Amino acid sequence: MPPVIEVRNLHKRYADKVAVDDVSLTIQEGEIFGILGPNGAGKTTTVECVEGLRRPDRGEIRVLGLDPLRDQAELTRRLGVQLQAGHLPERIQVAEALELYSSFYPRPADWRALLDDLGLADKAKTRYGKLSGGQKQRLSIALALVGGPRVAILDELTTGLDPQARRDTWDLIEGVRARGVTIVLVTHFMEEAERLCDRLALIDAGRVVMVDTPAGLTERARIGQRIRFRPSRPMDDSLLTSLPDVSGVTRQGDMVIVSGSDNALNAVTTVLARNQIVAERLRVEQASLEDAFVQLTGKRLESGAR
Ligand SMILES: Nc1ncnc2c1ncn2[C@@H]1O[C@H](COP(=O)(O)OP(=O)(O)OP(=O)(O)O)[C@@H](O)[C@H]1O
Repeated sequence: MPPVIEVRNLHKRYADKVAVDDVSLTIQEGEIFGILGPNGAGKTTTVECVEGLRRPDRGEIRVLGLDPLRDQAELTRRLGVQLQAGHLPERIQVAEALELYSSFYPRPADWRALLDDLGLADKAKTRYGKLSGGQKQRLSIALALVGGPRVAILDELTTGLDPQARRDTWDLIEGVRARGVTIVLVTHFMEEAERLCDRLALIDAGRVVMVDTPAGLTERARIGQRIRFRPSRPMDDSLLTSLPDVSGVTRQGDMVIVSGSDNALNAVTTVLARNQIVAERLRVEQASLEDAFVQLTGKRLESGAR
């Protein structure tokens, strides 16, 4: 099957700022594909080129076989794009907005069902300006889906939502994917990426660092485990850094934090025992995608709002 989205060697600069530097991506039908990276990494610019909203300096893009610039009218009918908050008039009612948007499409989805799914059924007559931030966000998702698109691009899907609303939105997105819609998710929330995405592109400073499944990324970063303990007597980090299963050792106060492969715990406890060191307050944690990101890019993703 041909890919739903194909981006080849995309370049885009703003004046003297290189925003996207040779990005290539292939997104298959039916997957939830995440584009993950810190603020300013070039995620939005990349998807805006895919949506036909920006003209690339170089590179080739195909979406459902269409050229986003040349075939913009056709693509608009087939692509669901989440609007950023504030794009609707304050006085428009929720139902009016959905009705208006569905009139743009040849085969729209049932917007009443979408309202139900998004927990907005009792807000149908509410004016946009009177909705809470979370409700506005959910309406923007409904508007992205109202055309019954084959591909939906959701940029910062859950930014501004509280934790419960965020989880509800994730359930909803899984439901949308179950109906066969391919979803591109731009995010800087690790938990969201880990929970929802089949595959992820890590983007940093305009370049794709790596594309893999969330589990594959943590595996490739070679950090299956994070081990914390307080040594019963002073010890030299080199005791542990020399072990092949250990990829990093850091200190936090009197605690030692070791990252390493799934065998790291075995290797670490053996070496400590051999040196008559007791690992006090020992704790082992499974490495997260955040750890992988830090390992692969040397940067920490901010998990707060933009
Ligand atoms: N219209 C513009 N004019 C000039 N520079 C821009 C413009 N839009 C984005 N940039 C710059 O290009 C780089 C990439 O921005 P982009 O918005 O694509 O990143 P992003 O990964 O989506 O970040 P964020 O999560 O903050 O939205 C940033 O350094 C940004 O400051």
